[in-house]
Amino acid sequence: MLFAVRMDVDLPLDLDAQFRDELLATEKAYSQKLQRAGKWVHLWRVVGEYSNLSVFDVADNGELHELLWNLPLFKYMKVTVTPLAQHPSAVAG
Ligand SMILES: O=C(O)CC1=CCC(=O)O1
Repeated sequence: MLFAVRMDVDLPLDLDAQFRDELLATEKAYSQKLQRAGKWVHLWRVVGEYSNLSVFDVADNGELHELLWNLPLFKYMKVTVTPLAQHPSAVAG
């Protein structure tokens, strides 16, 4: 099942710099592991915003919830999930 997921990041300005750097490095490693596993199939920056637009390919709602819940940045993000279905006019996919 495919899901479009928008993540809007909102890190507190007074977050300890070392903690922030470690958090971002952990988030990067987590996302790259899921990308290599074929679960996180697109990761795009939204131009001009500290947000990304992603596509996940997972078995079901429960798997997506688990992956998102475990994002190191989860408590600092607003996450919006949109389930995707095949479009009848799509030539690929
Ligand atoms: O910077 C972001 O959009 C948040 C994020 C998701 C995966 C990652 O490495 O950073």
